[in-house]
Amino acid sequence: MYGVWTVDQVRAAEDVALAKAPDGALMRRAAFAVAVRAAAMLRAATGGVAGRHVVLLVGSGNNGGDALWAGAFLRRRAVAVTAVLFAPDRTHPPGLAALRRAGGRVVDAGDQVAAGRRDLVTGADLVVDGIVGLSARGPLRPAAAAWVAAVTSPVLAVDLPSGVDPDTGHAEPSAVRADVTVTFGAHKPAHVLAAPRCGLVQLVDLGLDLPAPDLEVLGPADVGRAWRLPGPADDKFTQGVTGVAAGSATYPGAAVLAVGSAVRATSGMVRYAGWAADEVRSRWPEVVATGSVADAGRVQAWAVGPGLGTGQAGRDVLAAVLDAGVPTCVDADGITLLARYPDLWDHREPDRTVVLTPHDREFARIAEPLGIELGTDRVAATRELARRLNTVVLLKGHATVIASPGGRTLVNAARSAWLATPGSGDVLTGLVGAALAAGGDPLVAAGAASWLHVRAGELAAGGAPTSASAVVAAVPGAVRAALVSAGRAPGETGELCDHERRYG
Ligand SMILES: NC(=O)C1=CN([C@@H]2O[C@H](COP(=O)(O)OP(=O)(O)OC[C@H]3O[C@@H](n4cnc5c(N)ncnc54)[C@H](O)[C@@H]3O)[C@@H](O)[C@H]2O)[C@@H](O)CC1
Ligand SMILES: [K+]
Repeated sequence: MYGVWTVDQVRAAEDVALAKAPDGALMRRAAFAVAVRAAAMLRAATGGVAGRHVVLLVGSGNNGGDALWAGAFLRRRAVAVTAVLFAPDRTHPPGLAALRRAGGRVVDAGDQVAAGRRDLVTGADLVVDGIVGLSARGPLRPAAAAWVAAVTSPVLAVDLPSGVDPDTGHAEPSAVRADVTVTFGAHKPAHVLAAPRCGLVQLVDLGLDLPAPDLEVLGPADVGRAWRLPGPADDKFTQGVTGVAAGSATYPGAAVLAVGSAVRATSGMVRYAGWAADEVRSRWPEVVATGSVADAGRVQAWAVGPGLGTGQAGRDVLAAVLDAGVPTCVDADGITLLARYPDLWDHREPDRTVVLTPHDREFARIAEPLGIELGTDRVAATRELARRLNTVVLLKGHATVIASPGGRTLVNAARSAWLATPGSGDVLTGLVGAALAAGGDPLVAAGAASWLHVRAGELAAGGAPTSASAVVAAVPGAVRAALVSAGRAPGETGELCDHERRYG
């Protein structure tokens, strides 16, 4: 688990640290780390450091100051450094002086354009983006955007890629796309909400005294610790029985996929209720499949919605599931039904756990009648919907945002987009259902399910197109990866698990 802090939180902590540290010390520490990373990137891209050419794109603030100081450090390693200033009158004076002293070249962005010389940047071995950092507001100004568009070399972003909103991660197409981002003091929301723009994120410790984080990111070990394992006293009923109410005559596949991921994620019982009982039985013979929720028997959690349809029949299924009074994951058509017929909420016991797993359009359907808009601040919108409906809300996306009614929020960033494939959401529904059935904190359960979904997607894809069925097949591998990280399963290299280590 690692934390993510908002700009306001970071600034407050930085102010305290700045007051204690000698003048400019924090910036030099930050810039030194940028220079070390820049040298490593030069070596990786060109096989060497000395004699290579680095272009610094320098804005008016301290972010530009970091870049200038980094340039001064790079000069000591005989790197040719050119700083392109976007606001020559407001450029960080000590940083500029340091670069000049070190023999760096300084040019005015406007003059270069006037002389037809924006190609300066295309000749660089590396570009350091110091245009804007924590104070960024809105998209890049056109002058800076034109320079960024001309870049062809690897890019190192200072603190965050310019043009990405630090707190929401929102980015217009003109924003910098970095290969590496070197950030200082704390991860900011942009690093997880706009991960593809940041590339590899390196955190430089500034010794900040930070409050509780605004967002949290679960790691494999957290998921491995949270995932319920069967113990010696367990049987198929005691590990949490998952119920799936999904699919229809038209969409039996949704049922097969949601059931399948629950089956593959746990060793406990999975029950199915719905119109696709025959298809489910033939694909998953270990599942007890019935036609209706009433006949399904007792479960510890329901997953409902995918492929259910939005007619009266689906409405009745959702009502029956909510009447069961157990933790429930509502997805897809289930969300549309809740949006269309709010009286369905009357079937829910107050405070009984509900996890909603909308994509953007489903989110809009259920949130807009409540006056909540899914704008560029996905975290704020998710939190607000979670609070208003008293549910956990998992907003799907390249970065999935998961908020509890109390505001605690997890973010899970995907590392590829192969999961954007039909049926992928149904797989997640089954995973959330299985995680809820196993018990524990619903937010962490939803977060763990999301992590496993992403990891199973990576395993299934392996860098090539995949399918939801392949993701289901990869679920045990994802669970294993989490358990290995948590030291609860033998590693892939054959290392012993805790039990074997102790007892041979
Ligand atoms: N405060 C600290 O302790 C430290 C701060 N550091 C650096 O300081 C940065 C923050 O510095 P500043 O607060 O001076 O602000 P920035 O350098 O982020 O921004 C400076 C100015 O850029 C302009 N600007 C805003 N949005 C823009 C846009 N979209 N396009 C073009 N220009 C825009 C604004 O006039 C803004 O005031 C951090 O990101 C980090 O890089 C580091 O030196 C580490 C220590
Ligand atoms: K930057």
